[in-house]
Amino acid sequence: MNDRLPHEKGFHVSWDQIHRDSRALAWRLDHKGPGEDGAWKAIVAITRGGMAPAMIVARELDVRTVDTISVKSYAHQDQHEAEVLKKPDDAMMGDGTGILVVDDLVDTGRTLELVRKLYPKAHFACIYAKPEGAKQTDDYVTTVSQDTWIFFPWDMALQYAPPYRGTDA
Ligand SMILES: O=P(O)(O)OC[C@H]1O[C@H](OP(=O)(O)OP(=O)(O)O)[C@H](O)[C@@H]1O
Ligand SMILES: O=c1[nH]c(=O)c2nc[nH]c2[nH]1
Ligand SMILES: [Mg+2]
Repeated sequence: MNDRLPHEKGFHVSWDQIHRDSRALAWRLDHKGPGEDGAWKAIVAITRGGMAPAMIVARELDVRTVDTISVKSYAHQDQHEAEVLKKPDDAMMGDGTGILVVDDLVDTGRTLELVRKLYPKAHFACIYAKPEGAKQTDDYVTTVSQDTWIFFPWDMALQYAPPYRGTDA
């Protein structure tokens, strides 16, 4: 099911960058929760990509209850039907009130649309947002164009790069 334009550009994110951007997201979300002093009841990461950002946000905002919802929608760069593989406890989640749901990015918005249907009162936050899906998230840090593929540090490895002025040998 991939009727979409190819990704012409690449946006390569380092560990340092994702750490800085996750912190920036956390500071933006501080005091926005419904609890005493604007605290959040819990943070739910959309696995797998939301886990590292959620951990950083949880640390910044001193939230100790962190759970996961597992949604699979891509195999490499090909999009498939979004599917929930694992959910947090229903008693904890309720309708999502006081829950901060974190993901690394929103692209078409299908993943968040699915999770929003389950928890309509939750607050959704992503590090990066592409225009098509941006309306599905309540907060984000940076936008990238729709034809850009974001490469995260956990999907990359350092590699030798030959010098620009190469040798014939
Ligand atoms: O807005 P959408 O078009 O739905 O795409 C965004 C989702 O796609 C990626 O997850 P993926 O399904 O690839 O799984 P992963 O997090 O385990 O890599 C990404 O981490 C988001 O969760
Ligand atoms: O690593 C990723 N980069 C992306 O740009 C993207 N869009 C959907 N799913 C994605 N995964
Ligand atoms: Mg994901």
